[in-house]
Amino acid sequence: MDNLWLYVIIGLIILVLGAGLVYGLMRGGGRAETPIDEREAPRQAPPGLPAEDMDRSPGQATGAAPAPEQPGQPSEGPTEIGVEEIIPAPAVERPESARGRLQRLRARLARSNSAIGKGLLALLSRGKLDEEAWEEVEDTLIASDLGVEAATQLVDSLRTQVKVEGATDEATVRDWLRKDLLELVQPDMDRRIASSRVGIRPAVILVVGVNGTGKTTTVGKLARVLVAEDRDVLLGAADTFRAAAADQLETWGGRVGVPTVRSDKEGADPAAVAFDAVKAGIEQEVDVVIIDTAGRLHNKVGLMDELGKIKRVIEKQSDIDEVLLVLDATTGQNGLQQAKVFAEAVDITGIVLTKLDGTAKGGIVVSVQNQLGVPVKLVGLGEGPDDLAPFDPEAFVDAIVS
Ligand SMILES: Nc1nc2c(ncn2[C@@H]2O[C@H](COP(=O)(O)OP(=O)(O)OP(=O)(O)O)[C@@H](O)[C@H]2O)c(=O)[nH]1
Repeated sequence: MDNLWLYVIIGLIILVLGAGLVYGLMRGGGRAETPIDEREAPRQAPPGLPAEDMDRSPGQATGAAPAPEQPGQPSEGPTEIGVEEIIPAPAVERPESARGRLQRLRARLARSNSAIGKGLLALLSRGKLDEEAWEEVEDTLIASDLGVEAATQLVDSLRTQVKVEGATDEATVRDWLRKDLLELVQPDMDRRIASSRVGIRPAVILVVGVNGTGKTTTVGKLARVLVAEDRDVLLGAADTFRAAAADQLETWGGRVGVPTVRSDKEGADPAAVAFDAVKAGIEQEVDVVIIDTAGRLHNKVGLMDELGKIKRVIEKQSDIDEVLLVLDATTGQNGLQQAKVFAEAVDITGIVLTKLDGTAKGGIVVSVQNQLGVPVKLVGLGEGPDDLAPFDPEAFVDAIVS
């Protein structure tokens, strides 16, 4: 009997719950915004970084740059269907114009050149210059990586002027020094970077150099320089040796809306990536393709082979218009030796001297140009994204002597 009552009570409870459920469904019928919102969400997915990114407009970035917060988004939550899920394209930065960058970075340059600048001026304007003093002047110049030949040339010229004019006041000496240094830096060299379309194809820039000199960073910074000059740029991550290099490059490009062609396979054939990048550049009608390479090769033969192959494979589709050698200014004469090996493997058309902010040996500009016979076209003066400047001989010399 007890069991019978129990069954009756359970039955009644089920009946009451069922009725409540039916009533609730009838009241809520036809108003299902929240579930629709949830279904809409996948269609509003953020722009990702897949290969089809290559077709995107310049306003959309490839890279890993994080999506910024939505401006003006009401904090109290969604009011319309789908609004909450719309994720804006990552903000594209407007890089600083290349013009006048060296002026902005002048203080860093002056620091790096204090050995030649302040040291030398102090020596020269100390009045009577005897043989010992001139030797000291020459030593100061050599210590600044100017190179023995250039240092001797400069000292000879200054000695002659002091002898002829007989004056050694600071302003006069400063003028002489400025003039002689400028001559050594060879202001007439063509320092333009090939970055305009050649007929129906983009300009192709290959960036080479020993690992750690700042190649990847330089490619990223150069992309910014060119974007600031309204060039349509595409990057090729042919440094397949270091897995993070392609990510690093993609992030640099993404910040300024520049796409990166890369391989997802670590250790992929760099020549194949370079080929794909140039192909994409031609198809997308960009102005310039910049290709980053690895420099981690242990011997000259290996280096020649790899760079030679990259060059040959690119040339199946396009000439290479610019080969930039990235050189770390802090490595001084050692770096120069390495640079010569690269110059034998490929025809270098320009030098990028990085980390000039971290050395007191600015004279390397002169010696690298003299020894490789190609101009320094860009200088790196810090780790900031816009700390790469077109090399301007006048501004460089002014920073030394003033
Ligand atoms: N202070 C200073 N640091 C720089 C400059 N250029 C590059 N660097 C730094 O140098 C380091 C190496 O730069 P990367 O671009 O990774 O060098 P990499 O040659 O591509 O190296 P691998 O990919 O290993 O071949 C980074 O920490 C950069 O921020 C510069 O002009 N000044």
